[in-house]
Amino acid sequence: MEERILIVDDDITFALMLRTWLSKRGFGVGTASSVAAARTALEAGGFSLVLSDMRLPDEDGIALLQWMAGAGVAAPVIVMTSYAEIQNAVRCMKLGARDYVAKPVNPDELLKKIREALDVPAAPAAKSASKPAPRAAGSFSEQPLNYIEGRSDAARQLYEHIRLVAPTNMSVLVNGASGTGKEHVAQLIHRESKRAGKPFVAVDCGAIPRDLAASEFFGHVKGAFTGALADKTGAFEAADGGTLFLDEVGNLGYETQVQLLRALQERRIRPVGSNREIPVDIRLVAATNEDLEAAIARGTFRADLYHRINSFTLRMPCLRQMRGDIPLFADFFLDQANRELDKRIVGFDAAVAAALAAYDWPGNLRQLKNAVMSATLLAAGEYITCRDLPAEVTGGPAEPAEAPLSLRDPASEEEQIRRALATAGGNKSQAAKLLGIDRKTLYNKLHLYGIE
Ligand SMILES: Nc1ncnc2c1ncn2[C@@H]1O[C@H](COP(=O)(O)OP(=O)(O)OP(=O)(O)O)[C@@H](O)[C@H]1O
Repeated sequence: MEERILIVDDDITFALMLRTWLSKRGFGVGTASSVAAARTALEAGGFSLVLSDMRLPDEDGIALLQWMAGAGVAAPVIVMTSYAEIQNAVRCMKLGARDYVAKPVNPDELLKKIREALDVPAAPAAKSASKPAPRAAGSFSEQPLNYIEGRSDAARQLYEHIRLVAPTNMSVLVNGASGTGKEHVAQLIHRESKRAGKPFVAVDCGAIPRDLAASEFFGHVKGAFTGALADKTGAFEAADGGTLFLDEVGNLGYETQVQLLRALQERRIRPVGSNREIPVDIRLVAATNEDLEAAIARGTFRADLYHRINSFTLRMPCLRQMRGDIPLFADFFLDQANRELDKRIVGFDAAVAAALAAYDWPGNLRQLKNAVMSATLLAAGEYITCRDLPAEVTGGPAEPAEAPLSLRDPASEEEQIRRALATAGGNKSQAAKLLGIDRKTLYNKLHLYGIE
């Protein structure tokens, strides 16, 4: 049976991120942004664990624990607290909290504590198709979540293809416009492959001077050419056993393409100036925002290399093809920005949410990330307003900037409603206002999605 966790935190973006992360690991998740909302949720029942912040808008985590003890709610509680408040964590443990984690939360540590508290084995049946492969030290599992998966059809299909191709040894060509997340996908392929414990080496083919390309790929020996002051290991050797990522592969010079093809075919390389051949075992992932077939037709890209690097193509959707995911990504980037800039912006006001959802995002995820980052920096109040957004976003086409939070996309609708309810502390009239719909419509939708 699915274990349900109640997250009690008034940091909505953090709660949303945690919720996404825990759902991907097979848990059911509810959220409450105040002690009062947590009490209501716990009274309704069905939660096997509570994950609570210490400082909440109405009361604190200690009050919640006291109430739980009095009301006979037996679910174990894990308290999340900053290092500065560790004393309170100790008090919570005395009051019956099962455990505590320090904020910023290390996801792995948290997961371990949740599993211990629930007494579930280390690898529960995950809901998502993701099978964690053995991971390299310092990779995702040890770091805070640095990416999020969209839920639109286009995103789901992409991740499905990634998970199918990742465990194979096939060369993958990631094709997509600038800022769609090609490098992130290349890293994910590596992490989900059997090579995960080995190096991931990225080469930006657009950035290497042509006359140094051979040395970059294959290395050189000291004195091989003017400026070769010491031996250098090339990217192929550095990636041995792992994955070599060639970014902007369409920018490679013709001569380098020939050398690369040979190395890929023979699976061995020779450093510049050396007569020693070195066997290499690499899995190739390449990325391009160019139409390589057109480049082949123009004669600037070799067809044989193209076929060698392209056993499987992943097409990256543009952000506007994943419009329903914009709120999810925006929240995620806001959370990142809050951490990086040490701010506590709660969210986007309704006009901003509408503007973000309506804009075309030619620079894709990178542009959205930058827009949210700069707006977070500029925001003076608790919410990001249109004044904080870059002009091109607010002046964008389609809906007027004053339009309410868009509920056009069923894929994101439930999420938006939950978010609005959480922001409004469970007050339905206020949530309806935030969503730009009337109370009756909200009630209908609550019923439709089974939201209590
Ligand atoms: N799924 C994701 N979740 C969160 N952030 C993402 C995601 N995908 C991409 N990003 C962020 O968006 C930005 C652009 O991503 P990335 O550099 O991978 O794009 P790209 O397609 O390789 O761009 P370019 O072609 O210009 O090199 C990065 O800051 C990255 O962290």
